[in-house]
Amino acid sequence: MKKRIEVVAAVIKKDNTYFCAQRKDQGELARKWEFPGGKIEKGETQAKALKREIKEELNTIIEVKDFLITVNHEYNTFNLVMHAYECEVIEGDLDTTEHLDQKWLTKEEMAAFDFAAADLPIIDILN
Ligand SMILES: Nc1nc2c([nH]c(=O)n2[C@H]2C[C@H](O)[C@@H](COP(=O)(O)OP(=O)(O)OP(=O)(O)O)O2)c(=O)[nH]1
Repeated sequence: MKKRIEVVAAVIKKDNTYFCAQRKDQGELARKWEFPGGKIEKGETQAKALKREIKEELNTIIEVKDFLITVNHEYNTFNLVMHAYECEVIEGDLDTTEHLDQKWLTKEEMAAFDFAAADLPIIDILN
């Protein structure tokens, strides 16, 4: 049985662009682009986990707004369950320390970036 990982991801919009980040060069998803977030810890709600991850990774306080989608994706080394939420920056500049790169991208521009496979259904529903 593959390991099951449950994560939350923040879709942060500015004008018609979304905040996207590139993962570090390690693991099955090395260098892939994603929406920032991370694993839910025991006893945490999805919203609490997302606020904590964005504070830790991007030194920014967010408000978690509308639920967007839950994606189930089977990677080679694990099964992923990912819950995506629309989020708003309350305070901070989204300075990433945990990523190789970060960009504000329109939905159309995302097609030219190598996103994690599980993110494609999220990108699909952006408007
Ligand atoms: N945060 C986030 N993770 C994603 C996305 N798409 C996707 O497949 N993932 C996967 C990558 C990771 O395996 C997992 C998120 O875990 P993570 O970023 O907290 O942790 P990690 O694997 O770097 O591990 P660790 O730091 O806890 O050791 O979900 C996405 O858009 N955002």
